[in-house]
Amino acid sequence: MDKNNERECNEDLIRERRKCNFNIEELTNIVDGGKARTARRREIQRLLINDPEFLDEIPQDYMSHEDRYSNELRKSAHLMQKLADQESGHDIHQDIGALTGILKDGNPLMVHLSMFIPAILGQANSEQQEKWLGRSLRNEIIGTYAQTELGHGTFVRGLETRATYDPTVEEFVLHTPTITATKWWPGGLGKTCNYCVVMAQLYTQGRCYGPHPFIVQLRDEETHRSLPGITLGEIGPRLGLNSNDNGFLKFENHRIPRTNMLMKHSQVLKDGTYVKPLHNKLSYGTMMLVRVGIVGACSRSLQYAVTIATRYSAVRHQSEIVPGQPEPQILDYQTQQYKVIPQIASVFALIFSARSLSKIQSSVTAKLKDGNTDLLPELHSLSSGLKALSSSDASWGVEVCRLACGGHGYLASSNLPRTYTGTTCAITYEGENTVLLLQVARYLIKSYRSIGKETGASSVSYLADQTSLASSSSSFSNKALVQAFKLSALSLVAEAEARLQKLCDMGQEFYHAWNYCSVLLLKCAEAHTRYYICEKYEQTVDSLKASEGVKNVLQSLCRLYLIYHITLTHGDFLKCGALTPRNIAVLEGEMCDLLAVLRPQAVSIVDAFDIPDELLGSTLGCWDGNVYQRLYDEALKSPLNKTDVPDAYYKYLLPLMKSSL
Ligand SMILES: CC/C=C\C/C=C\C/C=C\CCCC(=O)SCCNC(=O)CCNC(=O)[C@H](O)C(C)(C)COP(=O)(O)OP(=O)(O)OC[C@H]1O[C@@H](n2cnc3c(N)ncnc32)[C@H](O)[C@@H]1OP(=O)(O)O
Ligand SMILES: Cc1cc2nc3c(=O)[nH]c(=O)nc-3n(C[C@H](O)[C@H](O)[C@H](O)COP(=O)(O)OP(=O)(O)OC[C@H]3O[C@@H](n4cnc5c(N)ncnc54)[C@H](O)[C@@H]3O)c2cc1C
Repeated sequence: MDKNNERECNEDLIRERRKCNFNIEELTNIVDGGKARTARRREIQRLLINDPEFLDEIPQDYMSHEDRYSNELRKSAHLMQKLADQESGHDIHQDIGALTGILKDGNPLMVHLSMFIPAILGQANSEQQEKWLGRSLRNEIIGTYAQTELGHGTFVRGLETRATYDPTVEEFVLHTPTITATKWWPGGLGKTCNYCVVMAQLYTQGRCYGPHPFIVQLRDEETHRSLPGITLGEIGPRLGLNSNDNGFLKFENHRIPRTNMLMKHSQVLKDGTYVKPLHNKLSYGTMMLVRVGIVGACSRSLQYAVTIATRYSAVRHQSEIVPGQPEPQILDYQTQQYKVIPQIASVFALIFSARSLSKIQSSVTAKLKDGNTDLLPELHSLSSGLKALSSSDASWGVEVCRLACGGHGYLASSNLPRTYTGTTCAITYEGENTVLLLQVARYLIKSYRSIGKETGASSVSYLADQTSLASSSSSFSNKALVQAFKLSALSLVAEAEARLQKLCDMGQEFYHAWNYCSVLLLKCAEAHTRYYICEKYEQTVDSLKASEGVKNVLQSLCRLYLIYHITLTHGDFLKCGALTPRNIAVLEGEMCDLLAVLRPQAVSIVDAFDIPDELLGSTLGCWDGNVYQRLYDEALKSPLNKTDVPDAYYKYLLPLMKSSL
């Protein structure tokens, strides 16, 4: 699509684009993280879009379960080959975001890239990396991360798969003792992988040392047949991601060499002596790494959905605002703006907090290299909280975008259903959100109770700021609104801590008191993480060196985000005195003004996300807005339309219709 050729474009979209009052390319650079990154992303995307190998012969929705897998594996393999091509010079691990949309519904090699290779990098010592890293980077071996079992996903300490050390032959014996110990879910495990990292309970010298990572060959490297002592398969259709082969795995006293235990952090010596790690949760490092990546991935899903919903809302006309007048664009309805525009604001909130989290992760990783684990709890808390809020915000945001597109949003060809199923899974995987938020709450209560002790953890330093509990600001600057979020979080933590303490004082064990307060604790964790996101949003926009137009747009979006979230949880702000009922009413009014201010820029802002039509894959969201023809053309691809009268008519309907004669 030639974006300069207005003749091919829907007239409403032409008019919307003419209203743009900021530099779109500049905003695109901010979304990408700089000009160079924009150029690189575009280059990769061009490389993919222009390659006919990535086209599907028929839409995936009409393929069988087997064909979907096979077709996606074909494209995934081609993608890996293409990006490994020395001439292109692209490092897939750096540019994973640029690939969004090229593979449609669960890439069978995704966990190889996002967890198996990172597990080797983060958990294997240098000799082990020498042995497996190069081979996995060159895709000579394909792996997954097999942790979850039928009986346990959340409670990692409850895993049942055993790795028992036998010092006589220097081997571990891997065994699945019960049906509930069967590994269940790992992406690519069913049919694709020939290796995996298995999390199993380590037994040596008669003692269990808890879950540890082991690298295990699953299939013969020549024949791809599963090895003796190993049972493998695929777990069947899911809500989404159905071109992946999520799998199951059982071990029958399967032996692996001692050196297959990933030994960067803890070791088992030849005689079976266990050497413990610097911090006993270092073996959970792969999960933490992926949680950080999920925040960015969620922002990309939301960019897709909101691009579709915004462009469609500009093209779609329905009903009337002024009786008797032509039907308006649905984007002119305030209720429609309230659906779509806060989701645009949310994209930037997620982008900026993902960047801030990545920076913290890099500095914690650097410290870990020097043996310093002090900031690991802070990173665990932040990555858990942001993974949870980004996945739930993005899932809800995508669903709102689908609803905003009415009936057509329910069609597969809108690409909203698949965007939704591909996003909501992140609420569950890599740590179910409620569980992760309770980890954040645990950290908050602990930090609150250790006020006065220097921990170096900056995200919770505000908990010591008791004076702010009393101060209610009457100012409405963005900074003042962020302060209100802080007050609300602090007050919830103080309330939860007091409630916990009261129950304990009444004689309850701490863990029962914890469970009894957990709805409130969840709110604390959400409020704390929301405060973090709001603070990063405000600081990033405030310090941004940008043209006036771009800065204005981002300031309005930031303000909308702050007010939107205050109105969603206004009870918490009222309860702690951070805002009065009158303040809330004023802010609600201002939110509507902001929707009106941002409305004329909405199409241009989503244009700045710069998602090529070929990757957006949506009849409703294309650049040119030619929605109705595309919907019609896609419908014609239905196999039912190959004949006027389907066979099923003769088999079932005709006998029914004639049976009463
Ligand atoms: C680039 C990638 C981009 C996108 C990715 C896209 C696609 C990827 C596709 C699919 C991926 C899906 C893969 C998976 O789902 S893999 C399986 C993931 N499973 C989980 O996440 C399980 C969740 N459960 C846990 O993590 C843990 O069980 C737990 C809930 C954290 C509890 O652990 P437990 O050992 O029982 O600990 P506690 O007793 O609760 O706490 C003790 C103590 O330890 C602290 N802690 C816990 N975890 C960590 C950690 N990781 N780091 C540092 N500290 C940790 C905890 O806070 C507590 O501290 P105290 O000081 O309070 O004692
Ligand atoms: C698409 C997809 C891909 C996946 N890929 C992989 C993979 O590659 N590798 C892998 O190992 N796993 C994978 N998983 C598994 C995933 O990590 C687990 O499903 C996830 O960790 C949740 O665990 P669970 O299924 O046991 O849920 P459960 O823990 O049984 O959760 C069920 C309910 O119990 C609640 N609950 C559980 N514990 C607590 C608690 N302590 N406090 C309060 N409430 C609690 C939860 O909040 C939830 O409401 C994948 C899952 C999905 C959906």
